[in-house]
Amino acid sequence: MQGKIIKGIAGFYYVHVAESGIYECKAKGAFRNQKVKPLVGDNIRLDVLDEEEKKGNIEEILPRKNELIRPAVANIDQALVIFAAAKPKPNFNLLDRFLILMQYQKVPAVVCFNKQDMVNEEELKLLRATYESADYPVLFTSAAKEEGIQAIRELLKGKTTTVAGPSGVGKSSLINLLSPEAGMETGDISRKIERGKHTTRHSELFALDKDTFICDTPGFSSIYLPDMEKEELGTYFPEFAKYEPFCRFQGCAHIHEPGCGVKEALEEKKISPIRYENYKLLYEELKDKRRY
Ligand SMILES: Nc1nc2c(ncn2[C@@H]2O[C@H](COP(=O)(O)OP(=O)(O)OP(=O)(O)O)[C@@H](O)[C@H]2O)c(=O)[nH]1
Ligand SMILES: [Zn+2]
Repeated sequence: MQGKIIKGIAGFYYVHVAESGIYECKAKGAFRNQKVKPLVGDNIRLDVLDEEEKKGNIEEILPRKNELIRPAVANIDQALVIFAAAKPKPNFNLLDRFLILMQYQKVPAVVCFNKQDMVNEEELKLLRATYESADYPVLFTSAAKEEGIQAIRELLKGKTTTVAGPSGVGKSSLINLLSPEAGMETGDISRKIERGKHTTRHSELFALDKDTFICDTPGFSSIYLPDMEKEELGTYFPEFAKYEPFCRFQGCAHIHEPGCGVKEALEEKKISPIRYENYKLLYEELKDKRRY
């Protein structure tokens, strides 16, 4: 039988098998000689030991599409990063760091601004332009008014998505609308308690249907840049690629150089000033890191 590991606790793996339920498994298979440890998100072959008690052994880990470090999970198709359009105001620097981290791990990211009910058209337009000009898909939702939920559902369908965002943006509210238990008053509370206990930051997947999973990560308030040279940073700003060929100097950092295609695009409002300012800040950060 084939399934997917959704949780791992103290040597036990909880394996989701479509139409059959969740099996508590131990890793006993021949793969143990191959020095691979099962990860949440792994697709595996299991041997059922007890159908009544739903117990089994993991026999084989199927090839991984990818393996993330933060969060520690395998076979992630995409990341959905949720910020609030307001309350709290989006921290663009944090958002850009998250997008860099995902690109570094080769995971495509989608940006969602929740609480769209709290801002006007102008503000929404600015948010959309900032990230669409950077080639990221942008979604708007209101968990409070249940707007934009269908689009999220379609985005998630048939995929495994890591869902992340800072505290207070409405991540739980959105997930509760998406999950099968949604509508149950206790869903909200029990999830919160569950999360509160998660001090060790184990990854866990939730099945939305037989082939749709989300990995709900704890809220974050800071993100370290992945280890890279400052010269590489530009490659993590997808919107730069189109304009770099117009830079006069090879290896242009797009900061002080004359004849810079990226800065020209900025002047012409083809690149977002918010994104460009973050680029400069992060560039300085990488530069400083190298001094020590
Ligand atoms: N106006 C408005 N309020 C919202 C919306 N979504 C969530 N809220 C409110 O924002 C607050 C935070 O929502 P949560 O769903 O708990 O946020 P969270 O991101 O899960 O926060 P953590 O649990 O701290 O990670 C709550 O008071 C929600 O009622 C929305 O779309 N519009
Ligand atoms: Zn340049």
